[in-house]
Amino acid sequence: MQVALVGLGVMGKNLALNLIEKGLTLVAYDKNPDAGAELLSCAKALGLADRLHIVSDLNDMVRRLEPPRSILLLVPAGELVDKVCTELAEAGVDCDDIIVDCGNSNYKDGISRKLKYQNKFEFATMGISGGAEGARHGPAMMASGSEGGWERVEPWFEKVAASYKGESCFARVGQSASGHFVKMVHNGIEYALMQLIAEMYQLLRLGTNRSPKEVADIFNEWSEGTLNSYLLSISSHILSLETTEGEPLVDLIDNKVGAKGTGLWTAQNALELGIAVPSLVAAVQARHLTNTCDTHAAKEMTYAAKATDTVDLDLAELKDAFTLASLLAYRQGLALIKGASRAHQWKVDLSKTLQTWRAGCIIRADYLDNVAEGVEFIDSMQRESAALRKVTGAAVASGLAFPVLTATQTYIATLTTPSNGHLVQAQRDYFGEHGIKTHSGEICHLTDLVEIDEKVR
Ligand SMILES: NC(=O)C1=CN([C@@H]2O[C@H](COP(=O)(O)OP(=O)(O)OC[C@H]3O[C@@H](n4cnc5c(N)ncnc54)[C@H](OP(=O)(O)O)[C@@H]3O)[C@@H](O)[C@H]2O)C=CC1
Ligand SMILES: O=C(CO)[C@H](O)[C@H](O)COP(=O)(O)O
Repeated sequence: MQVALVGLGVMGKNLALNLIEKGLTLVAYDKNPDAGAELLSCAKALGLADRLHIVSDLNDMVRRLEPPRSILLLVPAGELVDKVCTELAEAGVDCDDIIVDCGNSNYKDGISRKLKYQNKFEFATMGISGGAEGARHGPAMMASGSEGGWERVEPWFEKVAASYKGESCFARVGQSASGHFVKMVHNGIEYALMQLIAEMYQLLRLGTNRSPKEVADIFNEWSEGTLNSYLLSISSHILSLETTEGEPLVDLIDNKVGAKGTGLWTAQNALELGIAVPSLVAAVQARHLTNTCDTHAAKEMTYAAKATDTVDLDLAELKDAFTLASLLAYRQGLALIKGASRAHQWKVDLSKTLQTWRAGCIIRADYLDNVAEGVEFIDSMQRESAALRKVTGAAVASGLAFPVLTATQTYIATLTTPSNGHLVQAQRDYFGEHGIKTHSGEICHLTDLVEIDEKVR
């Protein structure tokens, strides 16, 4: 089987090596000739260069491919995807050919591109997760749609993807561009988990005066049980690293965090669809807030330590709170996927979605079994719920900021305690005559229920 790949950066180069290692013949192109040369030298070192043809332009790529062609794109999301698609169309791809956009594109672009290119070639979408390592040795692949051409590439992607308990982490999760929506939400959850781990670290470091290495040891211990996850493991590793002078690596790093768009789109889509994902939104805003500080990390540490109080923490309770907060990040993400699928009629299969997240991806975690068990799991986590409430209280009392922890406590409290929405309904009707719905289901106005002689002016 022969495929082509456009874009040989971090993801493209590693996926290319994975593809040829699995037995595919690859025609590869990058506008930067050094990227092609680098890939070729890696393929040579692995003894796989005979399966790789680096081309110097897209015309050459299209000429070399036997129709029907299968072309993967791993270029930065946005206009570049259209630029490459247009060039490929001009170079001679045709209706039987499939082009799969594997980058972190916005799903809305995927929908419009399907229409835009419908008479030129099959445009398909697939989100990939796992970073460089995942792409090289087995990523999670969240594909979608039913375009002609998938039947050619799907059996190969099943082999190229990571596998969990013998099942591939490649899946076509639903219709249209839902694969990119699922990857976007994957990243929204990724933001929340990363921020939550950072908050646990800061609570332990500044709230209990532990060194980064001591925090690393705690994370390591947590990782030994069911709490094991990729993001916790890399955080533990990062926190254990020191310079030759014994300075913690994290103290050399500035606090401003970048972002490429998927977290923001997750928050935007959740707000537009009316689906509450407060932990995911809080994580996006936490990144935005990091960019408002202009001081060096070490100075901020000194400042924060002066301005905050130490707290008494029970480590078992902290672990319980972290466990539940992590699970709730997935729960919110899955609720968003479910809501979007219903709104767009994508028929997203949540169990297939979870299957793609079991291995290879950045949010892989052993405790995903609990998430797969369904929505009722919160009821059986009384101890963790109590711990989340207590730890959040202590964390807030320290004076430090815990955007994801507090948003998550608010989320679970809102779902499990009496609501105050009745007063807000009444306020809306009072000033705007928007109507209220009573417990019996009747839609009316406040004035239908009580006499109001004169309203407050
Ligand atoms: N890095 C990651 O962890 C992950 C990234 N992704 C997504 O995968 C996609 C690729 O990411 P990544 O590999 O990190 O990005 P990189 O920037 O490392 O690589 C992109 C490559 O595409 C090349 N390129 C740009 N324009 C063209 C063009 N017109 N024709 C051919 N090649 C072109 C770039 O060349 P040049 O450098 O010269 O511009 C570069 O070599 C993105 O959409 C990203 O969001 C998805 C999952 C994980
Ligand atoms: O998709 C990814 C991981 O799953 C990419 O690494 C992505 O760039 C992460 O998002 P951001 O750059 O906004 O942190």
